[in-house]
Amino acid sequence: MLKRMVLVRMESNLMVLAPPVGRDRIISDFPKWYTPEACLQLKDHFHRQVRAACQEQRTGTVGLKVSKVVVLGDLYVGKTSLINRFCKDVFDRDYKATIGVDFEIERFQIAGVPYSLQIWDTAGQEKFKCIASAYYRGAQVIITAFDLADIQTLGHTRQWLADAQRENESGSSFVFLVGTKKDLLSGPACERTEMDAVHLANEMQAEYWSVSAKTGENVKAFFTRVAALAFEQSVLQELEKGSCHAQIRAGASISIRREESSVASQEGASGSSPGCC
Ligand SMILES: Nc1nc2c(ncn2[C@@H]2O[C@H](COP(=O)(O)OP(=O)(O)OP(=O)(O)O)[C@@H](O)[C@H]2O)c(=O)[nH]1
Repeated sequence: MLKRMVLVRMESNLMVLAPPVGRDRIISDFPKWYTPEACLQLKDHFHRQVRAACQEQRTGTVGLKVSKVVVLGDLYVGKTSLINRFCKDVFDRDYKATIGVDFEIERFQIAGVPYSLQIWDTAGQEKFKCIASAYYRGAQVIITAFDLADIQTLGHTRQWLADAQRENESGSSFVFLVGTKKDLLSGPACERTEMDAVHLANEMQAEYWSVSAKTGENVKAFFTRVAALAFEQSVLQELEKGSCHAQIRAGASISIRREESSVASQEGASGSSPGCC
């Protein structure tokens, strides 16, 4: 059996008509990292400016946008299972290879503001890589997944990340390294693999998480963290855009005023000219 193939490019990233979100998609406090040894931000609250903007409803178009998240990694590591556990709260023990790409839209309410993630599931099989890579562009979040019980897949995440970063502006995306199938590993074996993964995450400038789609362990916490970090960045970008527009408007009005005063002074000069007809 094959998974649904989606080859439709989303031309617009605007959301239309939004019913209320489920209670488990409401994020009020800044979610915590998995381990402080490999995390993108150590703080435990939203940025001061973001909090103020949310309270004063100055978040611009953030509530209308859909932020893109791409999930990459070798075949069979559990990318689809991870997304399905979060979006549909289901787990299927049968393997169905992803063909090309597929996506889910998940809606949140963060600090009182609606926010949506478009989570792209990509095929791990080599033969579908050219289709999947066409969808890497514009990713605000890149999730590279590996199987905790198959150490070889950890090493391959470097290449998956490089492929995704090639399609995006340098430093423009948050990067996560996720060890899947946590239920299959425990004790010292799990600790050793996690240590290797944390090491690699630091090299990749990524945040590390261990999860299990089978038991659901850490899945919601992980995506909540992804959503909060992406949301905060979106609001900060919106605020920056707003202040740029304000500067441009201020600059334009100064130059209009300058033009007006220079016209007025020219008129004044010509009006006062004794020889004027
Ligand atoms: N025990 C266990 N098995 C899992 C877990 N996640 C996924 N699996 C199994 O691993 C196999 C592969 O999972 P998929 O989610 O289809 O893997 P994928 O990375 O999407 O694979 P491709 O679509 O080929 O890229 C399936 O048989 C799943 O049931 C997990 O957390 N624990």
